[in-house]
Amino acid sequence: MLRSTIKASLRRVNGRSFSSGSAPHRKVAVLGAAGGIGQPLSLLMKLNPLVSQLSLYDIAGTPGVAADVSHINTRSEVTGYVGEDQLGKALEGCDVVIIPAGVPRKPGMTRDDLFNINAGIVKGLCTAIAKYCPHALVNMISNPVNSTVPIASEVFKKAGTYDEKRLFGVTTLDVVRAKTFYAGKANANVAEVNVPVVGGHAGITILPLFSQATPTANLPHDVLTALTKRTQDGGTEVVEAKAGKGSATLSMAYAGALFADACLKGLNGVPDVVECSFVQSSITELPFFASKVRLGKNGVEEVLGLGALSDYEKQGLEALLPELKSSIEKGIKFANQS
Ligand SMILES: NC(=O)c1ccc[n+]([C@@H]2O[C@H](COP(=O)([O-])OP(=O)(O)OC[C@H]3O[C@@H](n4cnc5c(N)ncnc54)[C@H](O)[C@@H]3O)[C@@H](O)[C@H]2O)c1
Ligand SMILES: O=C(O)C[C@H](O)C(=O)O
Repeated sequence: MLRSTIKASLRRVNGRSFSSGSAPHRKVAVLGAAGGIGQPLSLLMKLNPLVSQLSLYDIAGTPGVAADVSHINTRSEVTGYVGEDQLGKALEGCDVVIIPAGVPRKPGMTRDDLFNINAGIVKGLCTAIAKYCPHALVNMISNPVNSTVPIASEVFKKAGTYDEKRLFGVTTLDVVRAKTFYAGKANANVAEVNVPVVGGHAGITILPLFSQATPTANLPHDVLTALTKRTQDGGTEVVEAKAGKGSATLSMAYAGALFADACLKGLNGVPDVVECSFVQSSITELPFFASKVRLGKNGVEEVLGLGALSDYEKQGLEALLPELKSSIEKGIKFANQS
């Protein structure tokens, strides 16, 4: 009933004022759509003209979010799905699946403290993705990303659907933060700033490469170390400011929407779409690593190298490898034991 009402009102809206142009049909699902990230992310995906069908799934609360978002007069048809019984329908035919499902940190916690709850959630959702939309590009937001991406890869391998080009850990928020903080210190127009961020997505595994930042600013070493530390601690800064009410949601929704948009552009054949992401990689000895990635019609087209690093960044790279290795191994072990 709700679904048909939403569809009918969208047909009216679309028929009157919105043309989808020649963009191909693209179905995008948000899993965890009623959450702190999920709601604003659903809004931002509804604003994206590359999306034709928007599927909002959660274990509770999605009918309300879907009804609300669906009244916006943009291209996509919105459907809300609630509970495991409806997960298959939510996923069928998806081109991109974005996963912000799971618990967030409270002050004093590390991202790894979320593992015990979120690992099981991600495993269950990825099992369903393997069954209902094995070719979708998966954008993993749920923490700890350094472990949830390896969990997803193992689930897909077991199901026989793993394609390393289609699995992404979303590290875009680290890039968004690095750009914002750098622009402030470099007195640069933030819209023109670029900063690659490599490694992983937790503490010292987040390695911003300010030596490659543009426009160049020749910032002194103490400023660069402070910028690095602030980027690495950006998530904790928000967790502490929210004082028990969760972690970054609005900036994460923005970052998640940027990354999903890049995936859609790549799928649609737009050339030279490059974003940083935590993907299967051979640029270090670790099986997964975040770096610049070229996106294309099949997902990852090319994992780009690290480029020239400063001595400080080389030290940062050496320091992060053991922690990142152990988080990756923890995810792989969990997926294969449980
Ligand atoms: N990658 C990043 O940069 C980044 C940034 C911010 C937050 N996060 C992570 O994103 C996750 C979500 O954060 P949040 O603030 O939105 O949390 P939240 O608690 O506000 O929302 C999470 C949502 O997930 C839903 N959920 C739980 N189990 C589910 C399941 N099995 N299937 C579908 N939905 C399920 C909940 O019902 C809830 O609506 C956390 O793990 C957080 O650490 C990652
Ligand atoms: O810090 C967190 O727990 C959430 C997220 O990973 C972030 O970087 O904001």
